[in-house]
Amino acid sequence: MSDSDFSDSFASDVDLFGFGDDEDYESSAAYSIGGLCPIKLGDVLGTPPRYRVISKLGFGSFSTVWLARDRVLSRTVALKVVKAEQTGQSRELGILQRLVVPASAPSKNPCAIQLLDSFETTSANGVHQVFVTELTVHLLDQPWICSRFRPRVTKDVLRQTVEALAFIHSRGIAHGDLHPANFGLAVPDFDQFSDAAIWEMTDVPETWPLVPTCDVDLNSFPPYICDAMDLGAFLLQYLPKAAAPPYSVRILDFGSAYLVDGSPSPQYKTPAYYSAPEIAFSRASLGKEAYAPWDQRSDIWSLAVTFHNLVGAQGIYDESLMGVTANDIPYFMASLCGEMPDAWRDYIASHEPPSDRTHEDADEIWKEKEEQFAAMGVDDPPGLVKLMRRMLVLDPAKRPTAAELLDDPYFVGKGDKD
Ligand SMILES: Nc1ncnc2c1ncn2[C@@H]1O[C@H](COP(=O)(O)OP(=O)(O)OP(=O)(O)O)[C@@H](O)[C@H]1O
Repeated sequence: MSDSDFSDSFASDVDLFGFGDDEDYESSAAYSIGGLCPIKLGDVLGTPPRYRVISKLGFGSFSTVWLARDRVLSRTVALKVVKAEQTGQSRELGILQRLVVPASAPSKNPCAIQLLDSFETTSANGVHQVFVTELTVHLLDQPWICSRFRPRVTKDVLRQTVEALAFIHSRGIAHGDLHPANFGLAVPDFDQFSDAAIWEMTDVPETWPLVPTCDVDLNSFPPYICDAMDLGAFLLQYLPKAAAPPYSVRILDFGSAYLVDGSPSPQYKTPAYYSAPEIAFSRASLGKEAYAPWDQRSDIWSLAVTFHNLVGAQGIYDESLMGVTANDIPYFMASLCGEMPDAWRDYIASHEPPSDRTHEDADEIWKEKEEQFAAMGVDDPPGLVKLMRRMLVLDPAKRPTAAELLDDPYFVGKGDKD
């Protein structure tokens, strides 16, 4: 069956279920052929049965993710269970395998989320790939999980994000979806909590009953959809040292990544805001489905934009503007970089300027950012501005590599020690 056959066969009518849908949960319509694996709390996955599902951690476009106990090694893990239509389609497994750092390796922070095991499980909806990984928590709050966990983002954390990128690049991987939610922290010492203790310490999860209104395969959906636990709040309350230095940063979500020495780059999925100019300009000028090749250099741009959010400053392009569209992004990129490539001039000239600042105002814009960083208590604002300007260069060939960035004065100069 082809991809499109699968998507066509997804139930799209939420009226299939009596109580409709709620945007805080995965779509109930995704529980159909080719879609999500019906899982309920207490299920034990694996052959032989090994991973007991304790709580839900979240969901994404392609998966549901669960907190589970590995009954063989008595440890707590995350299970990412992907839609059946994705099994065998995605490069994620091969990429995660390439990023495994053996426990015996000389004590090095692995930097990328660690794959502990993988297997396939079969449901009425098809065969689902399951990734067993270490548990991580988002570096920044995710509004939809209402986490109150927010570690202090310091120079050390920013350096670790660069180390992480240098690590995955050194393994021949381009990430293609770098933004704050795809950086996390390893969660130390979670194994100390038994299943019973976790259930006791978390609120009873809210559930949303799935009651079919017509004849559907009763095995294709779980009896309820449940709320994700607020892992951040849990850690703050019961494992506060997870929110305190030293941190161990991880890059997450390799669903868009590819091997640069292999096939051509896949379609770029990153939102326009974090996209590198080589993609943003193609999309703005040719349409949002336009294909533009991208590689590790595009990750460098996205990481610089991510820095801006990680240190707590919103809106790298212009905070005062509401309703900025993807078509405005090249204009803002030019003003941040202080450059106007010839190839961009006609496009920019044919659009209403979204701001009265132009590429000639770059120094002034960065001066204001430096002041903003200083007011927010960010470490070494002039150093951070210099570093970001090195990374935010329109021509990808002129951007430094992640390995070169590790020698940037911002990281080698005197900084905070946590
Ligand atoms: N290892 C983990 N530890 C804790 N929570 C996790 C872990 N992996 C994923 N999650 C939670 O599950 C959510 C969905 O995961 P992820 O983003 O990897 O899914 P996805 O299907 O690839 O989605 P998308 O591509 O839309 O981001 C995350 O936002 C996070 O809240």
